[in-house]
This record gives sequence, structure tokens and C-alpha cells, in this order.
Amino acid sequence: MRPDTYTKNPDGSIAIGGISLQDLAREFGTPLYILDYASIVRRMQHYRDALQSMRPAGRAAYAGKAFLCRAMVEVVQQQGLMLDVVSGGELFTALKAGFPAEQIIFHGNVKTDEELELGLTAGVGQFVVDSLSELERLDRLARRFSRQAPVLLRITPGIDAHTHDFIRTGHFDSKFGFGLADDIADQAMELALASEHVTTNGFHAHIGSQILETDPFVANAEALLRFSRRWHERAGFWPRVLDIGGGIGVRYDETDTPPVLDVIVQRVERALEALTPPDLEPPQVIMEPGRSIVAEAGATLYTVEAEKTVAGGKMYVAVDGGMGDNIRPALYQARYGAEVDGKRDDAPDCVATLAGRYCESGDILIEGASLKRPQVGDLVAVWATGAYNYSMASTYNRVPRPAVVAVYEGTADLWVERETWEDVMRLDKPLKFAQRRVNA
Ligand SMILES: Cc1ncc(COP(=O)(O)O)c(C=O)c1O
Ligand SMILES: N[C@@H](CCCC[NH3+])C(=O)O
Repeated sequence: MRPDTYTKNPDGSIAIGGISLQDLAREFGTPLYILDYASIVRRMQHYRDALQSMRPAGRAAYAGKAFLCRAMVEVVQQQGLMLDVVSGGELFTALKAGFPAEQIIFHGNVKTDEELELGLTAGVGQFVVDSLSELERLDRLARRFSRQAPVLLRITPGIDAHTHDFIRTGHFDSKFGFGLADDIADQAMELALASEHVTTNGFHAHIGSQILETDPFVANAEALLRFSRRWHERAGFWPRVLDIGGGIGVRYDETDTPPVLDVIVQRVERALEALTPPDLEPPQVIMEPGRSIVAEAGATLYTVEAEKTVAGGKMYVAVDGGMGDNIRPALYQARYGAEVDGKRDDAPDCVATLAGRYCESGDILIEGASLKRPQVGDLVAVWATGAYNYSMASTYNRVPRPAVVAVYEGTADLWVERETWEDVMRLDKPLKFAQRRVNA
């Protein structure tokens, strides 16, 4: 739940990466996204080493949608992971930051011609194809650019992971991929094998996010292997790559018990041994973790701006951020834990609703948080906000987005500057229409 380097002094002041929250707030202001560099790197190394230990050696690709900026791309490269991107914007960020194109996996159920062209001309390592029309377009564009497009087909395996409805993706009526339930996955394979400018390297399936069980990951790999066997029997095709997606859950509070990566890897390896035909090499396994790399490394630091108790006795503590920097409670009823800085004794002495500053009743960060009673001006940290917070942030109410700062051994490294009111207006143009009546 808290970053690995979290410490609390006897005076109650909290530090991350060897820097106190007070110092970070003084230097960078609030709200502030804080990322613990050591927590990120440790998790990347765990994935990299666990997958590398497989036979044949697997790879981890960091899923940029969880959190991406130039510095994060550089960390992914430093740690020897591949990168999963899902749009032209993420791809552009990666390329601009100098990430090797062949180490990029390009996802998305919609990729425009412009995005496909960027991917093709840059030479991305794998296009994950999501529809028959995309397959046709990719083949056509690759022909135009005299390229060969390396492809994984996104399969929908029909695995119903237990997570929030909005973040399930492996069930048969999902908008993603080619379903195994009907013959659409077979049609995609036929088309892929017949497409001259497409090289089919294998299959991908991602079953959802914040999954707290082990079995669905293994079932996913088995479903892809069974589909592979069918195509081996039918057309002699055997995949070089099986990309089993991301989705491993994290601890948003003490009740969450995430699955163990090493156990998933061992069980997937056993599935590979059991289901690969005897005369063939098992495919290389790729996993695409996003949340489990970066969520618990992150915290959001707020200043308490107001406090009130309303009819019925409900107490609100309102902070200087909210749904603009963390949409997850409003969107998925996501739960978070929070802690007030500078409180000597840990025992909570109030239950308060931590509310945001946005003009929405639903702008609640935590309903019924057990806290040490905060005062206006106190700092509050909300834990485990490293994934899908900055990357889903908005400027709703024209509130600028917070800065992102990484911390490590007493040094702060500003990864993304705080937006200003000027930034919020940067793309606005003055009105050109003269004052006039509009015809009814
Ligand atoms: C295709 C794909 N890969 C990887 C991920 C990363 O998932 P997570 O952040 O849950 O690890 C996602 C997001 O759910 C995804 O859609
Ligand atoms: N954005 C989601 C997860 C979706 C993952 C992308 N397929 C979240 O905040 O939990």
C-alpha cells in the first residue's frame, strides 16, 4: 500500500525516498504526485528476472497506460524492459525519449492510419491487431511502405476475471480482440496468414486489471496454447510469442492480497511444457504489467483546505485536489488509504470523508477514512496512486494538473512540471464570430 521507502519519524513526520513530505510540499507545492524510484525499479527487476528465468526466457513489457512520461520511458529502458503503448501519443513519447522501436508493443482496439504509419516507419516490434479491418489496413499500409508488419493477434479467451466490470477485458462480449467463442479468431488467423505484408508472430490476451487471483492468468495462457495447437494441426503454424497481458492486482488497502508473480510464472511455465507439442519449442512468454509496477510506488500529497461537519454529523475534510488528479473512486468506486502528516501518535481518532475540490458531489477521494484528525493546512498523503492517476488526470474546472516528482535516497527529481493557469489556456483561441443573431 505505501511506497517501499516510507518512514515515519518520532515526531510523526513522514518521508518517502529519504525526503520529508513537508520538504516536498515546500519545494513543489500540492497537490503533488510523488513516485518512489526504488519501489518502481525493484518491481521492474522482479518482473524482468522472473520472466527471464523461464525456458525459453520470457520478457516483461511495462504498460505505459498506467503512467508514462519521458523520464518513465528512460527508467523502462534502463531496466531492460519492453514497452507496451496504446496510442500514437504514447508511441511518440517513447520514440522521443529514445526508446528502441523494436522493443515496443503497439496495442489498441483503434489505431488510426496516422498511428499505424508512425509505428511502421519507426519499426515497432509487434502490432497487436484487434480487428479484421485493422489487419487489412495494416497489410495495405505495410505494402505501401515496403515493410513487413510484425503482428500478434489479440484473442478474447472468455475468461471472466473477478474485478470491476469496467476493467474486465477477457470476457466474450468484450470490445477487445477476436473471440474464441465463435469463429472470428479463426477468421483472423486465416486472414493474417494470407496477408503478404504481415508476419504473424503469435497471440496476445489480456483478461483485465486489478486481478487478485492466480488461476485466471494460468487459464489465459492455457487458452492461448490450445488455440495455438489447433492452428498447428490446421496449418502448421506455431507461435514464437505468447503475450499474456498484465493485470496483476496491488494492495489499495490492507484487505487486498495480490497473487504472487513467481507462482504465476511457474504455473505458466508448466502449462507451456504440458501443451507444447513434443517436437516444438515453447513460445516466448511476455507479460505486460502496469499497475503492479507503479501503483504502490506512488502517493498523492494534498493540503487540507477546509473542514466541516454537516447535518447528521458527517465530517468532511476537503483537500486541494480530487477527481481531476484521481478519477478512480468516481469511475470504479476504487478504495484508497490516507494518512495525515506530522501526527505523533498513529491511532486514528476520527472518521472523515476525504473530499476533493471539484464541483461534483461524486468528487470524494475516500468515503469514511479513519484518520488522525487533520486541521486546515495539514498535509495528507493518499497511498497507492502511482497507476492510472496522472495518466487519467484532467483539467476539469480548469484546475491545472499537479507536478510529478520522483524521490530516491534524499534526492528529488522533477519528472513532470506542474501545469499553470497559462498552460490551461494555452490552446484557447479568441472568438472570431462578430456579435450577431443566430437564425432559429
Ligand atoms: C492490453 C493490456 N496490457 C496491459 C495492461 C496493463 O494492465 P495492468 O495495469 O492491470 O497491469 C492493460 C490494462 O489493463 C491492457 O489493456
Ligand atoms: N484505468 C483502469 C485500468 C484499465 C486498464 C487498461 N486496460 C484503472 O484505473 O484501474
